[in-house]
This record gives sequence, C-alpha cells and structure tokens, in this order.
Amino acid sequence: MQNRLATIGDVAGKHFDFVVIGGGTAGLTLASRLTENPRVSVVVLEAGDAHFEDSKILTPDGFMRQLRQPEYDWAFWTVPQKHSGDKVISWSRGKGLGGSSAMNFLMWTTPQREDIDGFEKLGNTGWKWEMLATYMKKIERSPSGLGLIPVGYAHTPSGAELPFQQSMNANGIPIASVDDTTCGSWMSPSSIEPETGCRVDATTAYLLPALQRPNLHVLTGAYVTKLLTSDGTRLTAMGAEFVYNSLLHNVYVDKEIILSAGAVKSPQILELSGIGNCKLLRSLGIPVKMDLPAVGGSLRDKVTVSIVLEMKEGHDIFSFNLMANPEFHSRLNEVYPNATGKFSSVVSGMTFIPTQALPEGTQASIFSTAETFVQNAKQHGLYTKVHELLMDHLGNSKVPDFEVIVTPFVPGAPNPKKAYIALVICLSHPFSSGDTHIQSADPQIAPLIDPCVFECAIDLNILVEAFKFTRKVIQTAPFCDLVSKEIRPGPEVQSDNEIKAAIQGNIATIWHSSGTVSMMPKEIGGVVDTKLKVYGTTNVRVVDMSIVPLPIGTHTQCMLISISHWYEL
Ligand SMILES: Cc1cc2nc3c(=O)[nH]c(=O)nc-3n(C[C@H](O)[C@H](O)[C@H](O)COP(=O)(O)OP(=O)(O)OC[C@H]3O[C@@H](n4cnc5c(N)ncnc54)[C@H](O)[C@@H]3O)c2cc1C
Repeated sequence: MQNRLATIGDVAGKHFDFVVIGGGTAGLTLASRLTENPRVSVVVLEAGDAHFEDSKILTPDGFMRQLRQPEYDWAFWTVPQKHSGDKVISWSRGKGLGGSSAMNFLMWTTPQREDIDGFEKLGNTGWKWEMLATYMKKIERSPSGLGLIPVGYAHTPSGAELPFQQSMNANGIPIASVDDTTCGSWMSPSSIEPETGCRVDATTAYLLPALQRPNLHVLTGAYVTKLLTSDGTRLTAMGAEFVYNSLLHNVYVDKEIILSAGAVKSPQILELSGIGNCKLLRSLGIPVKMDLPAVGGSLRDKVTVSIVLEMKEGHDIFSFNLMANPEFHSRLNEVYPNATGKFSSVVSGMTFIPTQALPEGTQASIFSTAETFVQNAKQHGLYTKVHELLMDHLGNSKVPDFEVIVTPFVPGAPNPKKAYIALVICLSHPFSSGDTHIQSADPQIAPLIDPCVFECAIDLNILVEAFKFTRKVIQTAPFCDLVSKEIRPGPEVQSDNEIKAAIQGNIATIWHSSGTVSMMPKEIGGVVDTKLKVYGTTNVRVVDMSIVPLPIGTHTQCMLISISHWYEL
C-alpha cells in the first residue's frame, strides 16, 4: 500500500483539480468521493504518516498507546483556563492518514434531530436532519445498510455496561429504543470490522478502496503552511505551500482547495494565509488578504469529569488493564466464546440525559442559572443566536444535556489485577465558547487554544448536578453490588462546592471541538456559507469539524462523514 502513495516528484509544482489539505476523517472521505469521477484529479496533502496496518490504530484500544504520542497526536494543550483554577487541558487531535478517526474511541452515534435542524435555524438554509439522515444510512454497512463503514457491536464489552444501564433505569432513565431522541441508555455501536474486531477509520473505509485510482494522489509528510492566493476583492486560491522533508514546495489547483485539517489547524492555515482578523494578522506581520474576524472564534468542546471506580472481584468485569493481561485470557475465552481477533477493550455503554429527567429541585436550580445567564448576556449585548438555540435545547426534554459513558479505560490502574471503570460525565451542549488563534507567523508554532471552559456558569452547574445524579446511580442496584469503592475524586468529596472544585481540578474534554470556521451568515459570525465556501473567496472550502456551528450532543464522526458525503461540490 505504501508504494501506492504519491512521491514529492508526483506533487511538487504540479496542478490538480482539487487540493485537499488534511487526510483525516473528512479529507479522506471527500477525496474518495471526488475521485469516483475519473476525469477529476485530486491530491491529498497530509502532514502525518500513513500508519498503514499499524496495530496501535487497528486494535480498538490501541488509542491508549497513541494519546499524546507525537507520531499520532498533535497533542495540543489549552491555555490556562481561568474558570478552572488555571488548569491546562490536554487537547488531542489525530495526526496521519485517518486523522482523528484513527485514534478515536470508535463510538458510532447518529446525531440528534434538533442538533442538525439547529444548523438551519442559524440561517443555513437546507441544512436539515432529513437530508443528512439519508447519508447517515448510506454510509453504514449493517444489516440494513450497504455503506463503507461496518457498524456493529464489539465482542468484548467490559461487563459493567448492562448493570449500569439497569441502575440508570431504576433511576427513571429509559433504555433507549425510539428514533426521535437519543435520550436514554444505549449499548453503543462501534465502527468496527465484525470478523476481525479491528477499527474501521477513514483510511480503511474510504482511502484503501480508492488508492489504486490513477486520479487520486496522496502525499504524507506534507505539512501545509499557507494557501497561495491571488490579490483582489474576491480571493482565488492558486495553490498551497507545504513543507516536505524540511523543504518548501508549492502545489497548484485548477478548481478548488478544500481545507480538512480539523477544528484547530484549518483556522490556523486560514490565518497564516492572511484570512482572519486583520488586527491579529497585522500584529503578527502577516499581510491581510481578507478581513474575516470570525476565523478561529466560537470554539466549543464538550468537557467531562470522571468518577473512577474500583470494581469487586469475581464478577467478570474486564477493564483495559485486565483485557491486556494474558493472565486473564483463559477466563476471557470462557466469558466471550464467540469473540474473534485479539481481545481489546471498547467503549460500549452510554446514557444521554436531559435535565428534565433530574429531580424537580435540581431542574429549578439549573433553569435559574440559565435565566441569570440570559439576562446578563442580553444586558452586555453578548446573547447570540447560538445561545438562543442552546436555550431551546435546554428546555426540550428530547434533547440530552449530559451524557454518562461507561469506560473500561483508567490509565495507571492502581492494582493491575483489579478491574477499574471510569464513568465519564460529559456536558452535551456547552454554552461557554472560546477561540483558537495563531500566536506567530511561524507555521510550526502551535496555535493558542482557549475554550473558555465554564465561562458560562450554567455549564458547571449542569455538570455538578450530573455528577450527583451519576453518584446516585452508582449507589443503586444492581450496579452498586459490583463496586468496591470510588477512588476518584473520592468519597470525601460531598458538598456542591467540593464537587465543583473536583470538576474544575479534573476537567478533560471529549475531543469534539467545533465551530472555529463556523457555517453561518457572515453578519452573525460565520466564516463559510451553506456551500462551505469561505466568504469572499471563489474557490476555498472548508469541510471538517470546524464548520459545525453548534455543539452536537452525540459523538461526531457519523455526522461529519455524512456531511462529507452530502455537501455538493
Ligand atoms: C481521542 C479522540 C476520541 C474521540 N472519540 C470519538 C468517538 O468515540 N466517536 C466519535 O464519533 N467521535 C470521536 N471523536 C471525535 C471525532 O473523531 C472527530 O470529531 C473527527 O474525527 C474530526 O474529523 P476532522 O476531519 O475534522 O479532523 P481530523 O480527522 O482530525 O483530520 C485532520 C487531518 O488534517 C491533518 N492536518 C492538520 N494540519 C495539517 C497541515 N497543516 N497540513 C497537512 N495536514 C494537516 C491532520 O494530521 C489530520 O490527519 C474523538 C476524537 C478524538 C481526538
């Protein structure tokens, strides 16, 4: 396969109809779609390596060995978060072919109708759930679908998922079964090959079946530093500049440049190309090509806090540390007689919960914080259309406000022979938003990432209540019978203030960054139009998570791959 990749000689100084920047989730899906037409030539420039047949990628739990490794992960950090005691947050993004789809947790969830319909309510005519739903069905290979992504259930869940679901149910949360809401408890499907149990990412699903096409050229190790644009009131991209083996090269485009470098790097490339906030660009000595102040703004990600539990022995709960330990394999063979391939941990249990499912007093406290937020934001002229939609979500019992994920992944398990489960509590629709901007004209210097976590108090309030609710579920049968003790943050954390401090001190993200090149009308902070074209340009599009203008309550890969199929070139 490696020898089907392009060489620098195939690309440098050459012309292509389409130049796709970033061979990640969206980029490879698009490149595959575009080259279905043999008359169209496409080059993909990917900064990272190919990683073909790499067990850290193919084995579902291999991401534990990828996280923060520079070969696989851009491994960014945020700036200190001032509403979380100046904590910096690890901000992983996949590097190499497949991008973040090669290092994600494989969870496959279709988006909530209201999330996608929200795109249209922001002024993006035509972006409706029904249209996207057609593509969601087409991309899945399942008993009902003929698409390229096999979607199914992993053979080896940890064993904690069903009892947790039953305890959720005992606390009023239904087992999810209906189509019009994601709310409820689910066994999560994964993007996984049923026979081998291997990960399926954008490389395996989209690139490999297309790689033999003579009109598709993929160059790895090609780090794009800027777009080459003509001058004029409407910018036209002539090509892109990239570094390969420490040398600068150009590639030229006849039709369109498509930026698919992800929610951090796509805005970085625009700013390095002189497209962004003119004041910032001038301050860094970058010639301004297009004053587009919203580039890099509206960054949102779903923050999380975890409750880590040590599980009792003798109940066949298999966390990552046990699954990886050969001592436990004979028991695993007995418990999972039909499992094929290597034993590998997966994330299978998730529950989406609206605040309406919480006790009445709790709901009242959340709504009172929300009202205070709205009043303050309106008073200071900071109340946006996005906030308005998030308020609608909060008031809608079909739309989840938080999620609890049962994960068997606890890095540094204190006792390698015991099972540990982390319940990851995740905010579904953060109100707080921040930005990511370049801090230097040097493309090798990482941009600053400031998600402004908890700037809106309502986010912290929801997480505190979600934390208390999750603890109640942990103490409910049958799940409580499996738990030996809470080891993080620990039973001493009880009052609201103690819980707040524990959340602020342990905050993480679920890596669903979006919004930094938002699709919205320009007047309200948009960077791309409904055809995903950058305002003021004739041939620059952005197709990746950065265009998603609202936080999405579910996991993002299914939605993004559907978008990459749907949008018209
Ligand atoms: C650790 C982790 C776990 C996740 N878990 C899940 C999950 O279980 N389920 C789910 O649905 N979603 C999950 N997600 C989110 C989901 O995977 C992402 O939202 C999605 O894959 C992002 O796709 P993208 O195309 O926007 O960017 P990416 O897939 O990240 O692609 C961007 C590509 O551009 C390349 N690139 C960047 N800069 C340059 C440059 N200057 N020149 C050339 N190339 C460049 C990168 O190397 C990368 O390959 C997870 C994400 C992460 C990071």
